[in-house]
Amino acid sequence: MNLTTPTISVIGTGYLGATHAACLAELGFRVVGVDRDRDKIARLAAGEAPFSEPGLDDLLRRHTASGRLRFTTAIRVAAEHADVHFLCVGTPQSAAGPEADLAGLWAAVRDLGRHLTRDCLVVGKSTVPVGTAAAMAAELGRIVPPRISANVAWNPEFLREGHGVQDTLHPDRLVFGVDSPSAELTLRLLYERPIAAGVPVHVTDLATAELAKSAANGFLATKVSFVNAMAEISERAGADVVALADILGDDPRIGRSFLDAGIGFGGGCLPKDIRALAARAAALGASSAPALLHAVDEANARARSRVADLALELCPGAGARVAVLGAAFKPRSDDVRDSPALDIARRVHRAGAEVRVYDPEASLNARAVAPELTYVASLETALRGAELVLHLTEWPEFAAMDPRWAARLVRWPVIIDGRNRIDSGRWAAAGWTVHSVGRPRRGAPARALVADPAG
Ligand SMILES: NC(=O)c1ccc[n+]([C@@H]2O[C@H](COP(=O)([O-])OP(=O)(O)OC[C@H]3O[C@@H](n4cnc5c(N)ncnc54)[C@H](O)[C@@H]3O)[C@@H](O)[C@H]2O)c1
Ligand SMILES: O=c1ccn([C@@H]2O[C@H](COP(=O)(O)OP(=O)(O)O[C@H]3O[C@H](CO)[C@@H](O)[C@H](O)[C@H]3O)[C@@H](O)[C@H]2O)c(=O)[nH]1
Repeated sequence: MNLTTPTISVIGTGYLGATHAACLAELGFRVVGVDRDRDKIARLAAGEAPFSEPGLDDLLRRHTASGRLRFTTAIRVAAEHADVHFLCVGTPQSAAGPEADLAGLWAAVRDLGRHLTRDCLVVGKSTVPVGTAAAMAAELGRIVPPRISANVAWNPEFLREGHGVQDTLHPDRLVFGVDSPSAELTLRLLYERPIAAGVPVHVTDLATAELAKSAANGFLATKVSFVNAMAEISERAGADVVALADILGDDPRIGRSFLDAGIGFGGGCLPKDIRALAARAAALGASSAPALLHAVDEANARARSRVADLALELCPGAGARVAVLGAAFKPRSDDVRDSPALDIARRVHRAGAEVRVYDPEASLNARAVAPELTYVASLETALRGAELVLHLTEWPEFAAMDPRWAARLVRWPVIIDGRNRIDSGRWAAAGWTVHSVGRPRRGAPARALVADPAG
């Protein structure tokens, strides 16, 4: 293995892998990205991100042009040329149950192992059930010829979509799950720049590194469901969950982040990761984690249905025109995997409403999974003639909208703010009835407006 300037492969070039590959090239390494999706590889090789991630296109363009970053569908190329292989393949929820589907990961490991011709370090980055790394090391031991050493390490990733490049180049912490000093040395070399900049490094065993990732997502999901449970109480008691979260957040033991009440968490990570963690915990005979995580999952489902139910209650009858603002699971992303916004839009549509969705970036992906909805190209088209507005993904342009302008476009000025981001006082002053999550209603009761729009 070349330890001075190792060549790197990144296997699986989705949201995680494409970002990781481009950032390693930015850190100065020669990188080859591998994926079995031909279209994705073609776009990446042309220097173009196949999804929206701020700053990624620029890195891809520069480093594919310089030749430092290449893409291929042939894992053999990676196996023969790279010293370090990062596994970044998808680990989605399995179709049948709550546990993670590791078929893609095992296919990649076996494919890689079969083609290895040189000593290497195989670094897991995908989120996996604890114990996977050890099983993988055993499998590689079986496949790889005895003259070749293929050591395994785990280096979980904590990047957030929409901040992927920044989070990769400037992470909060680095976790190195290793079982040999040479694996630690290699990882320290790869991350020399962030380490020199002061990023803390946690060197630990393989199992702790794998579990740290699932636990981090479990904890974040728990915070969101906790604040959504408080939102439900607040609504019934006439309290304000935003003020409540600010009060809780001033306690440094709690912290304000991940206490934004609303329609709950979605995306390609938190929902499937808490289910996989609960399933793995149960398989290990640990009963507290499954109970806790099931409650978190249920509270999350409830956060969505409470807003969907309210929307249906406020709809002035079958065929009501509903404007849905946002389809992505979060702003600054075009990812609609398990998107709460899209889920609510579909439920309202199924109940008979005419739903028009506007999202600045995610409409194409949303149409692929929810073709029954109507997607429009502007905020104005979504709002025109609407009898109810649902604000479901907090793109900055929605909060920045002038409520007087919006009031002139809609048929009835009634909005449910599923993300608690619009200035409800300002909107109420412009004639809107504003329903927020876990906050007192602002403006006239919607029913009165519905009964007498002119009044
Ligand atoms: N998306 C994130 O922000 C993020 C952050 C941290 C960790 N993770 C974890 O990283 C992993 C990947 O997530 P993602 O969001 O990038 O998923 P993704 O679906 O965007 O990408 C996964 C890629 O793996 C490829 N793939 C699957 N099996 C393969 C194989 N055998 N050989 C080659 N390519 C293969 C797929 O074609 C796909 O392009 C998951 O375990 C996820 O939990 C994701
Ligand atoms: O106070 C909050 C914070 C978040 N969310 C929702 O929670 C979801 C997840 O948000 P976020 O964590 O920002 O997005 P991801 O990009 O999915 O990132 C999570 O999942 C990644 C994949 O595992 C991890 O790497 C990250 O550390 C972890 O934050 C989104 O639907 C948000 O709208 C809330 O409802 N309230």
